[in-house]
Amino acid sequence: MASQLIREWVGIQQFPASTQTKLLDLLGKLKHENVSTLTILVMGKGGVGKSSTVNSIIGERVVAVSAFQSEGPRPVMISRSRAGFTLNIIDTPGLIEGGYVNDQTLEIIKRFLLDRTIDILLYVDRLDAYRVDNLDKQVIKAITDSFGKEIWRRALVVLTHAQLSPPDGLEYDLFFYKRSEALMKIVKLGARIRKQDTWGSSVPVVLVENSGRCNKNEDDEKILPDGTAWIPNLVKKMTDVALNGSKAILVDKKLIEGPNPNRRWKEFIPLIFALQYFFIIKPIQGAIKSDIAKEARPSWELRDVGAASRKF
Ligand SMILES: Nc1nc2c(ncn2[C@@H]2O[C@H](COP(=O)(O)OP(=O)(O)OP(=O)(O)O)[C@@H](O)[C@H]2O)c(=O)[nH]1
Repeated sequence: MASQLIREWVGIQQFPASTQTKLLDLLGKLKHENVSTLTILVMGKGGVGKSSTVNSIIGERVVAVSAFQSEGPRPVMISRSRAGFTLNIIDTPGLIEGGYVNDQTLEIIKRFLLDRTIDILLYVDRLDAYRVDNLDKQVIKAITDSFGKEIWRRALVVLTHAQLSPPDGLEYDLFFYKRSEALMKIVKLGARIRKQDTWGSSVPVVLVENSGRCNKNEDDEKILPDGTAWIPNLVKKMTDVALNGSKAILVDKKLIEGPNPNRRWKEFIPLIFALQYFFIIKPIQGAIKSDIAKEARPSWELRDVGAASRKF
């Protein structure tokens, strides 16, 4: 892999002083645990706010944001370093096209990630969506099939457009609860997380508001409706996941290509032959042999011999 020049994370200086302090504290905590690099993979459907979230975290407009479907389905990796710590964020194109998961896009993402280690998956969706459907399940299944179920141990569900007014007079907290619950149900289904996978219930759901019109607190930090400064909160949750003891995901050839379909069930071939021999070939051979024995003399001859012997 070609080495690349990693730029200084100057965007951090764009944040208000209290956000900077909290972020530097978190980076210090990671370094204290011997984590000096974090590679974050950002995935989800198109137009949900993946690129905007990347820009918000870096504190610079590093990737293009568009209200319309973005062109050029290419992943990009943005790397920044600060005080001996390197942050890599990989922004990916939306996975859905024409109502289906775009396999070609998925393939491009997988190739791009070859030989990289994913420390964190940000699965991005919008808070202001009222339904989950089969498409959500397909996207989650596609991610799981590509990188394995374990990637969800390293995942955060990120919900953008957090500064919404819930419909039908619903309380904000209740709306958030219902939306998270519905989404987590589909994540568990799509990722095949079973009841015994106790970690499945601890995938964090984190709110994000990328809009320039996001409310701010007295320290000028962008806040959620409950007053939480969301950038340090998101980085804190990412730090928790990075340190949760699960293994980061190394994207190697084996993982990308999956089990070779030509080798599947190969070990059962001798058994199938043996079963065929004893339960099909042998009984047929036996039946043929007894047929031949019976057919040695024609049946009319056997009948006549029987009749003649009865006469005497
Ligand atoms: N109000 C609001 N708008 C947002 C937020 N996040 C993203 N947007 C808007 O949503 C649109 C899509 O955002 P992007 O960041 O390009 O979404 P994406 O998921 O990267 O899109 P693709 O690259 O096409 O897959 C843009 O018009 C953004 O300005 C948010 O948190 N709040």
